[in-house]
Amino acid sequence: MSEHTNTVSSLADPAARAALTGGFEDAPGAAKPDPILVVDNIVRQFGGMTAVDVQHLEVQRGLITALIGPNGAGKTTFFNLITGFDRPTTAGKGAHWSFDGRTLDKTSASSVARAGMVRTFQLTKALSRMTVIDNMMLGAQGQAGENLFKSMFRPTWRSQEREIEAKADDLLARFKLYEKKHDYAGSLSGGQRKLLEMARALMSDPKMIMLDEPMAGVNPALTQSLLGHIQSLRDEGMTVLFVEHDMHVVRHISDWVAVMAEGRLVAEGSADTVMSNPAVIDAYLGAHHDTDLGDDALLSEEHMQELAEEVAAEEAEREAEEEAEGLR
Ligand SMILES: Nc1ncnc2c1ncn2[C@@H]1O[C@H](COP(=O)(O)OP(=O)(O)OP(=O)(O)O)[C@@H](O)[C@H]1O
Repeated sequence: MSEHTNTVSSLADPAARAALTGGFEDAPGAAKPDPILVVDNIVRQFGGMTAVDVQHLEVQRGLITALIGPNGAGKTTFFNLITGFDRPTTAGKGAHWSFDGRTLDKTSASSVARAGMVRTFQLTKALSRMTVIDNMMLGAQGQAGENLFKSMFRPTWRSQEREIEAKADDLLARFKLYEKKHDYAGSLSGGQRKLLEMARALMSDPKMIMLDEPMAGVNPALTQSLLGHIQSLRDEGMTVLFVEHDMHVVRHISDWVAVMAEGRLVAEGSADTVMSNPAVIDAYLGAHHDTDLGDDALLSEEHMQELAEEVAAEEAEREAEEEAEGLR
């Protein structure tokens, strides 16, 4: 295993990030000095319902941007659209988006990944039945979605295998999963699964990593470690775009926050700015009344206790599901 070497971005410095975002306008669709992703006129309707209607969004290179919004706001649909897993209703009618200067309007999910915009995938049942290292090897093939399995049999696979495995070993060591290399992915804890999802996405050397609820189901002990990993990726120069419901997490690691409600982008700004924005508060209160918009006490005992209870409930649910499957 080779030693992991980190390069450090100038944006690893909090003062540099504050100076940069301090120059951004606090408004939905605000221009950024060096956007890695630019989205225009992406609309997705399901029947008569508009799930996504984003007129303009720019994601700044090198920062951690959170995409938040109440349940049903359209965040996941938006992720699906820009990564080529779904098509906008406005495709061919003004929808346009580009990543790192490259137009992605008619691009397949695997080409989006090859362009350097990679999303994490939940450990599906099929992937759970594979070992940790096999999951990593699949990640090297560019996260081709439904083509993941097909990609395993490419003729180039064998010749590259040793090199790819060395890279996988490095990442597994970095994410403290090396000892689990030959275990079934399904035997990992909730937090270790999230680490594996992230490590797998990194196999294709993305320029931007997109995380959908990276903290969901993660036990408190691993929360801190996952947050640290996300910040390290940014500090090494990667752009991070993530969807997260836990506002403590959002406040803790985001450099910039974009807010969606009812399909539209309704606010952008620092975490503090957006969370005190009346339009954002209204959107959340309209959706569900008990949302905690978070404070700085991310790792308070009370919050840890809540997380631990959530995790215990989810684990119990998962075990019950697995048991039921075993009986079938
Ligand atoms: N395939 C689909 N068919 C019909 N409606 C859909 C489909 N996918 C999403 N929707 C609807 O689109 C809206 C946006 O859903 P989406 O899952 O993108 O929201 P979200 O912000 O990710 O929500 P959550 O935070 O709860 O995951 C919802 O009303 C949802 O029911």
